[in-house]
Amino acid sequence: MPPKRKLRSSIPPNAASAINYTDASGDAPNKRSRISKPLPKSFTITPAATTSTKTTAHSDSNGAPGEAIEQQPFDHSRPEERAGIVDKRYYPSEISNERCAMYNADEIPRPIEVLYKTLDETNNVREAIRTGQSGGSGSAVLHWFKRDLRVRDNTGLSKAAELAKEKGVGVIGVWLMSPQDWEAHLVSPAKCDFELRSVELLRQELSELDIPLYIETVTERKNVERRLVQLASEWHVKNVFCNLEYEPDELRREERLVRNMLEGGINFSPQHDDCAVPPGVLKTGGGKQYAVYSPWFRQWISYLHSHPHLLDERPIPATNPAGFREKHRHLFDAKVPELPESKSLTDEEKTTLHALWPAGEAAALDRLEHFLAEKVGDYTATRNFPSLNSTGRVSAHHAAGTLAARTSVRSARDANSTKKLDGGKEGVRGWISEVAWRDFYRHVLVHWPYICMNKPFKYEYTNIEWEYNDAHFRAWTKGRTGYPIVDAAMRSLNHTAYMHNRLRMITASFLAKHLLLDWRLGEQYFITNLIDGDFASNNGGWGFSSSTGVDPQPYFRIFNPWLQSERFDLEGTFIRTWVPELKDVVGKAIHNPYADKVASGVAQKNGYPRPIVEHKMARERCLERFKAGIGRETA
Ligand SMILES: Cc1cc2nc3c(=O)[nH]c(=O)nc-3n(C[C@H](O)[C@H](O)[C@H](O)COP(=O)(O)OP(=O)(O)OC[C@H]3O[C@@H](n4cnc5c(N)ncnc54)[C@H](O)[C@@H]3O)c2cc1C
Repeated sequence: MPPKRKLRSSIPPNAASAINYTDASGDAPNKRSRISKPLPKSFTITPAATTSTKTTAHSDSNGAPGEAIEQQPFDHSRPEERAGIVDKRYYPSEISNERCAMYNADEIPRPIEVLYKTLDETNNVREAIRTGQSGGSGSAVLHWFKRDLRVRDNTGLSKAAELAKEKGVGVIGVWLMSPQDWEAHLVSPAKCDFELRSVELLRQELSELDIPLYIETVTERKNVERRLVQLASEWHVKNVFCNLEYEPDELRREERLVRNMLEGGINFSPQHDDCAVPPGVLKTGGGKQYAVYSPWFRQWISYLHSHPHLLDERPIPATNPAGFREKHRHLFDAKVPELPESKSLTDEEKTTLHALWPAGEAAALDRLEHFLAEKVGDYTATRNFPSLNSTGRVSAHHAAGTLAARTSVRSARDANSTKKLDGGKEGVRGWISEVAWRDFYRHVLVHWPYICMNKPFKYEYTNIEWEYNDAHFRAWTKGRTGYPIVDAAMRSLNHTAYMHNRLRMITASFLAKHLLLDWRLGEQYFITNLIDGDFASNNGGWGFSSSTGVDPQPYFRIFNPWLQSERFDLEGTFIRTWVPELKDVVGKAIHNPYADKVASGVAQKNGYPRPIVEHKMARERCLERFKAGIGRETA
């Protein structure tokens, strides 16, 4: 059982300022298409595949640092583990409800709190290194690129460049590829390829500033941090910067890096950069983290209006000092690796993806500029219609960090007639509020880290009895459910590595409520296939659609796929694009062809499947299971 002792969890007072917490100007914080390789294994449940209780000696993914935690999966987690929801090569079993409650009661320190504490405790000695009082200036300042593959508006890189200038040294960029990390995080081949293309463009951009981007493959994920420390020591670097990622494993890694770098006399400075407003800043009147979007969003707007510098563009690094390139010539020779075998794409897939998703920050800024100039005005009116291509299509850039959320929010604000985040053009306001959802889900992840440990935000919904019907899941993944809008959406994902937001909601709701499949299977399939796969936003979207997440759709609101289809694909244009079996169906019958005599003839002749579940039965089954599951005691 998890330890019962109380652990201190309060955020130390100076930690915020130590890592650029509230003030950007200050000094001072997991889971293909073709395109897709579908989830590999059949999850047929066999009695032999029972889950055993396991003792995890590593702290990643579940426990407080250094603790050995006996993860004891309760009865209801067994079918899901057999279904492959927890990848036991990298993660322990689903966290227990009891430990979730301990997080909520502040009895277990959140990973970010542990990081803040370490930063606070080491502040003086790191500051002495930063100022050069201990150990000199070092040969260069290092910036570790992760999900921030850009030169412009990059907090960590900008700070590294500022410090380097102060000390009269150069900046070195590092990017370490870990195929195992991609495996553990189920990163889609499309996204891996997008990142590699972006890294090459980043390397070229940096090189124009005489800044090298050192690139290396570190096969095992656990060796990444060790290699980073080694490189910093080898290069006689005294200051290392990076931008924070907010998943628990990544926050814990950064915390270890602060300590481990310090042992070698190196100051490691992780920065808030990925959100417009850093996580943890916005609180309810009672001092709590918001779990509802609307009041959170009002505060988010007002906070940014009162702290406008948070949206200021971070300065681009100056060119490295004369002679730096000659002295460090070998660092400029690094080559971007090929896609690892497990993430390979065919030439045809590459051609499709490269045309749809140009990589790198210049492409991101072009896309943003075009959207704000041509489309944002009609965004609110058109954003829900998948066939219109009326949204920003910048999510792949936000996910890879080729575009900062801050850049998007600031650019939209500046395109607004009021030059504010509210008021003015409706489309601009609407778009800003969508980018804000991204921030919201990150704030949620940081405060409720157990959502990254295979647990729904509403952990009291853990005991809903899901179906693990392999045939249904496969039909859903292949776009063969007999519900045209669902099938069109899934086929579009499988071909383009992207899905329109309305369709994400429809397909997710269909999986969790009509098929009553464990929503985490859908969450995994999305992340394994999306070019914009992002844990916080994906988990948030799945939590919303399955009614198990933060600020969710109430469980008794069950999308009717036919009505959604009639409403948002009125003429059936989107369906006809992706479901050629139905392209000759005339009129409204496209939405539910087997309910129409003529249309059913066309559908049958062309091999389009009949609905795999009956709508009314599925609805009633869903309501019953949710009611029963919510009331059930944890085993
Ligand atoms: C089940 C489900 C899974 C999802 N998985 C992901 C994911 O893995 N990665 C991802 O980036 N988004 C995800 N989303 C959110 C959303 O669908 C996409 O961000 C959006 O479709 C991207 O297209 P766009 O860039 O044209 O968006 P726009 O409409 O132009 O929005 C601008 C930006 O705001 C952000 N955004 C918009 N809507 C949301 C939202 N609901 N939640 C969080 N951020 C949002 C994105 O960064 C997006 O690029 C998911 C939504 C659902 C319902």
